[in-house]
Amino acid sequence: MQSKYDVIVIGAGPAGVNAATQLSSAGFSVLVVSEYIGGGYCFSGSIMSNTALYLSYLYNKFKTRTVNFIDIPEEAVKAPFDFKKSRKYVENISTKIVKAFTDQLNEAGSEFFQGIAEFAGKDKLKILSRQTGKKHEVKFGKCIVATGSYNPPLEIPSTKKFLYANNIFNLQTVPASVAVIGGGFVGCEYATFFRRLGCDVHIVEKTDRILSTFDPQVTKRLEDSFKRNGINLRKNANIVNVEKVGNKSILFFDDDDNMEAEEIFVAVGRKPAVNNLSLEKAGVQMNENGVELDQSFRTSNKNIYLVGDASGKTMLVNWAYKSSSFVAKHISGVQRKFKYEFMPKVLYIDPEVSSVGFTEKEARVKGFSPLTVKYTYTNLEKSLIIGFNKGLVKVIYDRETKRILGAHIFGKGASELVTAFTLLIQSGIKIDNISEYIFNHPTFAEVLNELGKKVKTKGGK
Ligand SMILES: Cc1cc2nc3c(=O)[nH]c(=O)nc-3n(C[C@H](O)[C@H](O)[C@H](O)COP(=O)(O)OP(=O)(O)OC[C@H]3O[C@@H](n4cnc5c(N)ncnc54)[C@H](O)[C@@H]3O)c2cc1C
Ligand SMILES: NC(=O)c1ccc[n+]([C@@H]2O[C@H](COP(=O)([O-])OP(=O)(O)OC[C@H]3O[C@@H](n4cnc5c(N)ncnc54)[C@H](O)[C@@H]3O)[C@@H](O)[C@H]2O)c1
Repeated sequence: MQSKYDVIVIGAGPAGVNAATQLSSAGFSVLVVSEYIGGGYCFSGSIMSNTALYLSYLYNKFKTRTVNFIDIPEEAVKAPFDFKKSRKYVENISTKIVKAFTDQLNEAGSEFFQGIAEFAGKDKLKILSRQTGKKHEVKFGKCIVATGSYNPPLEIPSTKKFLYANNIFNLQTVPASVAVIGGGFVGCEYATFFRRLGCDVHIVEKTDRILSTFDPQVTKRLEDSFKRNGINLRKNANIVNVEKVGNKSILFFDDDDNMEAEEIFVAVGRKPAVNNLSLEKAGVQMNENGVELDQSFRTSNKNIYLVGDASGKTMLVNWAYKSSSFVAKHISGVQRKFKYEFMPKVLYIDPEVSSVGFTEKEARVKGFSPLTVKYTYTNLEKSLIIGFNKGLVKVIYDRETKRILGAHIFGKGASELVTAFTLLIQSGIKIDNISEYIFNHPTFAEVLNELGKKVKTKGGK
């Protein structure tokens, strides 16, 4: 390790690795310091979670669908989900990603040091080596903080040890019932995961709707669909206490009601992991919302940037990549404005939900005059083939320019469609042009033709 680097990156998740490789390739001397390579991304976030969701999907389809066309013994489809085998599968995927990240850093010429970093001054870090336990001081020209996020503890007294996204594979057997506290991204995904394994699932949400950052019509349909699929919802719920009684846990609510569940999974939001960095020693100002950032993701110490989950703005992988690329370019001398509206979101649940761009309300706040067109698909061939015939696509576009401003999707294929809408929004395409495009059959993209036709014949509202 040198005594000074042009850039030190703290954290080797997608944000840190991306920033480091871009800057090394541009000729800067770069040190990456991280507890490990792969980040929360691999071991508790997107990779682990999407792999677990995929396995639960396969398991559920095997149990419920194969009997329609394969003559297999009834016993086979009754076999329980195997957490031990699944853990191996998930670890195998994470190992591949860690190798890919390591190769990327090596090929670009970034140096990696396994350790925990904190600031020791305006241009100085103190690093505790994971291997030797020794402390080192290193100076930086610029520092990029890509330390990710963490689960804040649930501030509810409990005698029960909770499940979180990073410890579900400690389970030995499938629980009979699970209460999922929090109906946001993680809560909806893991409610789906446990339901697919055959558990009784209850989502306990403190506000009046789940996935509150999505379009209200999309979340209403999702709530109905969850109920139909056996995922119970308890909204406006205020848990005051959790008690473990034998093999069960009891959640007590402030209205004197209670609920029993074998396991409790907690997903009540995440916070930027910046509290243990001694940012104050580097002269970084904090406010009640965390660290103040300017439009270029710089803190009040202009040589220190925050990217990815640590920035506290958005917690998505596309954001980790985009914000870190933006900062790498900024350090290399390229000045641009960041466009937040182009960040698509997808949840791989039953059915999928996705969103990109503005809701009607956001479009109005931004000064547009929005119109809406909706298409409900019940007979779309692609959807029927894979066994779900309800879908809603709601598109927001500007009355004058006809440019698409946002798309909000509920149904099978939501992950495919949101990609198409992301391209359309970023390319500034007019909604009435999309009836002319030629798509393959059967695909979900055929919905775009129908939406275009609808706008041409009836117009939006
Ligand atoms: C259950 C779950 C599911 C998710 N699913 C999706 C999804 O489907 N799609 C999606 O887009 N996003 C998803 N996300 C979010 C996504 O995982 C994160 O946005 C992404 O991992 C953030 O990347 P990052 O590089 O900012 O941080 P991370 O990937 O968390 O990496 C941060 C790294 O910094 C290290 N570090 C922290 N502090 C220090 C320190 N002081 N010194 C040294 N190293 C340090 C950590 O050890 C870690 O290695 C999910 C998140 C969760 C929790
Ligand atoms: N598919 C994806 O892209 C994906 C998947 C998972 C996570 N993520 C990212 O991770 C972030 C964190 O996800 P999350 O689900 O933990 O947070 P979230 O902010 O999405 O949802 C947290 C939910 O918990 C509720 N809540 C808070 N305290 C509660 C309490 N005491 N009792 C009951 N409900 C309570 C909130 O009202 C909210 O609905 C997300 O914002 C998202 O950016 C993305």
